[in-house]
Amino acid sequence: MMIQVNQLTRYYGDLCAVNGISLKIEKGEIVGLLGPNGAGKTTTLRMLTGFLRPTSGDITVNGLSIHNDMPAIKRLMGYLPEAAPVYDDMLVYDYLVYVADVRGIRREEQSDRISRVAGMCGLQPVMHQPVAELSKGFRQRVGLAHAMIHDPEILVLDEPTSGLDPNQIVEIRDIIRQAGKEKTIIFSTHILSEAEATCDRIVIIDKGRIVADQATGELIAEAGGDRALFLSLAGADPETAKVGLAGVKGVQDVQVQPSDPSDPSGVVRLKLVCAPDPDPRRVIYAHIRQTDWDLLEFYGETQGLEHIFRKLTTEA
Ligand SMILES: Nc1ncnc2c1ncn2[C@@H]1O[C@H](COP(=O)(O)OP(=O)(O)OP(=O)(O)O)[C@@H](O)[C@H]1O
Repeated sequence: MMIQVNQLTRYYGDLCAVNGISLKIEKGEIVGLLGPNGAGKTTTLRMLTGFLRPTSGDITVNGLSIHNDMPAIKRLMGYLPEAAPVYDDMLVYDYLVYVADVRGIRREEQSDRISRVAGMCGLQPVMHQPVAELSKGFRQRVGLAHAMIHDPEILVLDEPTSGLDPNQIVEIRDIIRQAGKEKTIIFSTHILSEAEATCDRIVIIDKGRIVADQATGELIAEAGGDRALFLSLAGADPETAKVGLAGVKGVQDVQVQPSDPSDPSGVVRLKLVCAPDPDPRRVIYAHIRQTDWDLLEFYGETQGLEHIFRKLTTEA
């Protein structure tokens, strides 16, 4: 086991921001800390990285305690804080040299480390540009490179994609996934799809407490995650298709989507509401193969996570 959080608690005056959180994180896991604004995510991550002292409770990393061994723990960790650091007019390359100096990386190793993190974070095209002139997406990559400069075993990322556009989000997510192949990653987000796409495990916190802690797939399944499957068929009679597909085991409901009157192709679009188990996709496909319909589209969506998140984090 790698990280153990024990009854971690933090008060700000009278306000209990983190309330007795306990958590184990194994080596190599990608864990998403999910929760609404003010849930206590940032406070938790700041205690984990040694920037904030807990009111009570303990965290150990590879057996080292934050109370006694913080310098050693910091060497194992890279941290991307929530607010983008205030950068000056340094060039990206110089900034990374500076960061490597602060981390105590020897001069002869620096250029190696810098080119490695620049490669991982896709920074090559901007290495000789001033940090101040970069887009938000590239700044965030510089932040990630900063966090990874000393090749830490553990990466702690606070809302790594907040404020980015959809393309930038995908790029940052790819970097996180890639890094996750060799590192343990803990990141916070309030975006569900983010957690679903990237994490092995999701921990949901609300008002300073853990309200769910499970493997991503399990959590979605347990959410009663009805899955919607969407089909587009050419050459099918809507009523026949509806009745035929409604008979497949696991299909709970079939809705014929309204067709576009300006579309003369006669394509039938169906939405199938399905139970998570048994997975009906193979049987649906086998059913279609026995007809003379052309299958134009077949894709699925889960809405389970959003459902459970709302259920767990809004008051009844
Ligand atoms: N330095 C501080 N002093 C007083 N209260 C604070 C401080 N930092 C955070 N809080 C409060 O503690 C609670 C938890 O805040 P925290 O920033 O940890 O939540 P979060 O889940 O990270 O939310 P967000 O997504 O908005 O950053 C909030 O009610 C917040 O207002």
